Amino acid sequence: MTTVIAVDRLTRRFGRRRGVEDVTFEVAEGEIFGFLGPNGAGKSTTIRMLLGLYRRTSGTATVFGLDAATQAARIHDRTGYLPGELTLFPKLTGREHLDRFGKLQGARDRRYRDELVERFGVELDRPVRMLSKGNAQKIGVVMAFGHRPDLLVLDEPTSGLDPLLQDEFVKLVRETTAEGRTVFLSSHDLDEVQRLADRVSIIKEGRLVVTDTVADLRRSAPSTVEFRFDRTVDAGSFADLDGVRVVSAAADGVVLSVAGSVAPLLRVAAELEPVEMSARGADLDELFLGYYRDDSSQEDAHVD
Ligand SMILES: Nc1ncnc2c1ncn2[C@@H]1O[C@H](COP(=O)(O)OP(=O)(O)OP(=O)(O)O)[C@@H](O)[C@H]1O
Repeated sequence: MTTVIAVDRLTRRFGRRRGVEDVTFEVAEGEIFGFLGPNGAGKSTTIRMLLGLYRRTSGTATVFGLDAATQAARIHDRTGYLPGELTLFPKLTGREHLDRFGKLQGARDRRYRDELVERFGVELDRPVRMLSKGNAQKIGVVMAFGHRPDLLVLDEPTSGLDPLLQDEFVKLVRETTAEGRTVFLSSHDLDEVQRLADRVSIIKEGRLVVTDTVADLRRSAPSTVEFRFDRTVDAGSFADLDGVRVVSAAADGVVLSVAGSVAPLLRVAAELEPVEMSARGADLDELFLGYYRDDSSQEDAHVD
C-alpha cells in the first residue's frame, strides 16, 4: 500500500485558540477518505496545513512523501484543490479562469477538461460575478479535476450543486479513484460521505474522535427500536442499559437507539408488556451524529 497523505500529531494553535490538536491519520493511494466534522471543528485548518497554506505549530504532514511545510509547490503540482470558499476573479469568465489555470497547471489534456465542462454544464462565457453559487462551484470542480491530478483535496465540494450534479460529482470521484488516483473529501454531508468514502475520520473541537472504514462504522452503528404501550410507562427503565439511548419518550411509547446486542433491551421491554414494536436497521447518520453531539454517553458507540 502506498501512502499518499501522512499526518502525525499535527497541531495548529491560533494564539490561545485551538485550531487542530494532535491529529494523526494516513490516506492510501486510490482511496476516498472522508473528513467529517461540525462547523469550526478544524477541517479546513487541517487541509490548509496539508497544502502548506497554513504553518503548523507542531507535528508533521507529508503528501507524496513531501513535507507540506517546505515542499508545498511540488505537492501542488500533483494536487487538485477545491477550497471550501472558492474565490474567483469576478470580471473574468469561466473560460478565462480555465485557460489561465490550465496554463499554470501545465495541463496537456484539454479534451478531459472540455468533457468535464460538458458534463457539468459549465457556463463559460459570462463574467463569474454574474454566476450563481452553484454555477461558480462547477468552475471550481473543473479547475480541481481538469488536469487529472494524482490527489484531489475537496473541501465541501458539492455545496451549491443541485442533486443531479451531485450525482455526476459522485460518478466523477469514483472514476478518479478507479484510475488509482486519491481523493480527500471534507464534508458536512453525511450522505455524500457514506456514498463515497472508503474510510472516514471524524474531527470534533480540533481532535479526531474516530477513524475507521465506512463498512465497520456501519456494522457498529446503532439501530432504532420503538415500543408502544397501552398505558404510561417509565422510559427510565431503558436509560441505564448499556449501549441504549432514549431518543424520545411519550406517554404511550418510547424510541430508543441501540448499539450492540438487543437482548438486554428486549428483556426489560418484555416486562413492560408493549403492544407494538418496530425496528430500523443500523443507521450511520445516528452514529455520526452521536460523535457530533456533546454527549459523553455516546462513547459507548466508539469503535476504533
Ligand atoms: N486564520 C485563523 N485565525 C484564527 N482562528 C482560526 C483561523 N482559521 C481557523 N481558525 C479557528 O480554528 C478552528 C477550526 O476552524 P476550521 O475553519 O478549520 O473549521 P472547519 O471544520 O473547516 O469548519 P467549517 O465546517 O465551518 O468550515 C475554529 O475555531 C476557527 O475559528
